[in-house]
Amino acid sequence: MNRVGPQGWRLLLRLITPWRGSLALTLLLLLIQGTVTLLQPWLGGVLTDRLLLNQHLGLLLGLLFALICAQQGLSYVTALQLQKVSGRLQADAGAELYAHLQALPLEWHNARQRGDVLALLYVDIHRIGRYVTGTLLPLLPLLFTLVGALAMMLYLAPLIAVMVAVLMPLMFLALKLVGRKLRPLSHASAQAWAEQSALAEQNLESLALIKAFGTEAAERTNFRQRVDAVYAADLRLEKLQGAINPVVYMIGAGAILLLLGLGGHWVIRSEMRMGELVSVFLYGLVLVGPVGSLASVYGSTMAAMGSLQRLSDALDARPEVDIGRQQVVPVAGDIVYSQVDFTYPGREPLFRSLELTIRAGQTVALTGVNGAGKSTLVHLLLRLVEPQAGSVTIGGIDLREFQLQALRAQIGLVAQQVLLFNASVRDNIAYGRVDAAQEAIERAARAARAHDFICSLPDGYDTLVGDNGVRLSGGQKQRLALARALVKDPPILILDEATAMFDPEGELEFIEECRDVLASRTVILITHRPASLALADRIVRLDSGQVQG
Ligand SMILES: Nc1ncnc2c1ncn2[C@@H]1O[C@H](COP(=O)(O)OP(=O)(O)OP(=O)(O)O)[C@@H](O)[C@H]1O
Repeated sequence: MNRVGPQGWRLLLRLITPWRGSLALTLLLLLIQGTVTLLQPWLGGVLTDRLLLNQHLGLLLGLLFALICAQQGLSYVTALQLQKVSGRLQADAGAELYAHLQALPLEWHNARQRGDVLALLYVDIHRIGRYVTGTLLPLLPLLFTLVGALAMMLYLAPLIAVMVAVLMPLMFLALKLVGRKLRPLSHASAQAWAEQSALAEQNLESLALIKAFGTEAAERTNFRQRVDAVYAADLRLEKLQGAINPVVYMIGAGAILLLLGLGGHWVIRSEMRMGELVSVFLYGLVLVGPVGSLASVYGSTMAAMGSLQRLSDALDARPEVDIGRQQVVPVAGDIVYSQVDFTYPGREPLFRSLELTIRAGQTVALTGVNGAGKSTLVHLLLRLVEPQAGSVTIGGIDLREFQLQALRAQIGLVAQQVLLFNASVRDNIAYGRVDAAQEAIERAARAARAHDFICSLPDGYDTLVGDNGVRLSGGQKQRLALARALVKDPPILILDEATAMFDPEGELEFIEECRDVLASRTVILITHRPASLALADRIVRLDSGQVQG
């Protein structure tokens, strides 16, 4: 695993910069809390001396109680403040990451498991948030308490302070060695989680397939294995991480007891006052906390590094190139593919010097065997993929010169694989034009032969369609997708096997209705169906990466 480079730290800095005010306030609160903590052992020593001299303790006890109350109050306020900052930081970073993931090319997503990408949003962001507020921010107050306690010890019992100062680095060294082992374990745990959630997501989405093929038992075993892997990875991590604090406390307690023995010896020989010994003992106890926390700083830094690495890898990926300035797409111009080369990563070249001109206003039927590249051809037009060489132009202007959104606004796509949101029929149709009036939605639905079946649904246009339209039939989903494209009223319409699920009657009706809809725009019909082919002004066949006809 790579070490997190400067870009990882820069990312961390960028994430926390917007919250610098709140973080500074929390830091101040933590420092005040540290000061209050440091005052208590000193007061404990004074109390002891007074007690031994038979003096009244009333005022001092009151002061000690006030200090304890102040410390507890501060601890509540700082914990709340830390929680607030951590929550807001995670919300902001999560929203930024989501926007970035959405802007990344489809190619990036296609090369990854969905679970891995989700883990970025759910696990890694959370871990970074916790690291900032639980580890990084309290670092300075911890150091302050540590140095303060050591300084007070040095003042009260220099020899003991020197011995503590020598022991501490040894302890840190040992913990650093442990911390080094933590990082791969933490990475393995995140990975195991990602694999488990990826499988759960995939299987729950494919439940109909699993049931139809009777593979429930195999999938149960599969999932059980992933869950066990998560359990094992977390246990390995916890075994090491959880051991750090007890070990630190045991070593710390041993050292304090030793020093207490030594101090006791000095008290007996009247080389030290009882009050001083009590203060040194209490400072020793105060020290154990920061030493333990500082020790876990290394471990949690290592654990956070894994997340930071994954996040910075994702955030370093380049979003879709969108540097074109042109906002007006000359849709009255021809669409021209010129000398286009295209290859999917790790595949044989799909198009080599492909040439194709689609005249404005024409209806072109695109045919060819499975895998000939028909969908890819329209993905090039939408700039969902980019050619490695050559160009695609509209009205003589290279697609890269248009603003991405302006280009896509002119194109209506009914994809081969219909994607619907778990929302109402109305919202799904209006997705490309949220301001569409009911009248426009119904017009589009009628044109797509969808209105009648929508009216027969329990809540008509308000019926929820379920995850990816699971409560609709294949043909109904396709009609909704068609209505969604039509309501956008795009000058360029792409129908990728859009009538494949229609019954012959429905297809004929649709084609009849569509003559008007199609006549007014440039249409690319990907189809093998004779009825649809009859709609076309021209039939283009893709074969071996070239256009025939
Ligand atoms: N994301 C991808 N990564 C790698 N290869 C891909 C990807 N998408 C498609 N391909 C490959 O590119 C080729 C063309 O695919 P495309 O979907 O464009 O074909 P098509 O002509 O639309 O096929 P069909 O008629 O089956 O819908 C196929 O061989 C396919 O395996």
